[in-house]
Amino acid sequence: MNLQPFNLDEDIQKKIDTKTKPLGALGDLESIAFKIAKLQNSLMPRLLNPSILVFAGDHGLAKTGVSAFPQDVTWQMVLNFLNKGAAINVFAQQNDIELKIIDAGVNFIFSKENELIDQKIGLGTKNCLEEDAMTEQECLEAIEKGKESVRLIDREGSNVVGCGEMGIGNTSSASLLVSLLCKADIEECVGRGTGLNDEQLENKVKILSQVIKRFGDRERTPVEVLKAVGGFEIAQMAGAFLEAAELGMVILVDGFIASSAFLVAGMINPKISENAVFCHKSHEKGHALILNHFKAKPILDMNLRLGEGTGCALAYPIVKSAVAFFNDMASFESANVSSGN
Ligand SMILES: O=C(O)c1ccc[n+]([C@@H]2O[C@H](COP(=O)([O-])O)[C@@H](O)[C@H]2O)c1
Ligand SMILES: Cc1cc2nc[nH]c2cc1C
Repeated sequence: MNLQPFNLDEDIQKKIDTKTKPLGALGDLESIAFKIAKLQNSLMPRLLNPSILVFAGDHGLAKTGVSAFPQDVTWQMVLNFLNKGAAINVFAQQNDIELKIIDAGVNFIFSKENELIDQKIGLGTKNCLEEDAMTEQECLEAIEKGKESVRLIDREGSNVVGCGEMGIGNTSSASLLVSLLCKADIEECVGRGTGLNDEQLENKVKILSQVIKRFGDRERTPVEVLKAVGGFEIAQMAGAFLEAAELGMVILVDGFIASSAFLVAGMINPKISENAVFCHKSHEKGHALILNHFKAKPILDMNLRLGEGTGCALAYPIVKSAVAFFNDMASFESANVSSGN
């Protein structure tokens, strides 16, 4: 009879270390496998019905010229998602990932006879240069709606979720969130988003500096900051992350904007980072600050700057490989291979 006390961490590490490979030779795949096994409290972890939720929302600040594209692109891209023509549709289908498109607050009335999930809080946020982007009630409602969307996929048997987004102007919100929550200069957090030129970038920095000034010396609690400078899609992603962690799901974190929502959620409940796999490092400048905050080493670094959850869909096969080697590879003992010293 084995009377050894059960120590999950040790057992997981032992299972990794006794696979037929030199110690540590599967590199970062080993830490991903460790994380998922620990999260599921299992030596046979499973990834079931992976889903990506794409939250779309508009931003009042977009009218100040902070994006290279007009606001109408948000609703037009939502229709593109529904018609399965966007990058995320292609990558999700390629990797057998269920995709759900959510109207978190787009400035457009969609017809009802499509698969769009209606979680609309309003027709876009207010212009945060002049007033808070949302009321506290709208902000809390958005967080709650984000939670509901995760409960839906949980009921459908999913235990892996990625969040993507679409919203013209939302790199501005993400930059403001990072600056206020990580106490970094706004210049360090601002990038070209969808493709601003030098002059437009200068204008973006100027406008966002004014928003920071308007925020003033209010206490920087996650909800206060989110309501002042966030977006409906960002607030819903924050709620989705919180609920996914509550339900023990593996969370796939996408690029700059999704990570800014994860930053907000992580400041509400720091334990959620135990569930997270950071999928990629965005080309957008401020992303590095968020990754540093979580001491995260993302799977891919490919200069992606699209959003939509594309980084999650692209990195998912690597996550699957981590779980597959952990579950299915032979050990030195079972394969009769001599181990090193
Ligand atoms: O995910 C990223 O890292 C990322 C970086 C830059 C831009 N985006 C996408 O571009 C849009 C926001 O860019 P902008 O310039 O309008 O603020 C929004 O729809 C995002 O999904 C996404
Ligand atoms: C065309 C386009 C597609 C996008 N997907 C996510 N953000 C986007 C921004 C633009 C402009």
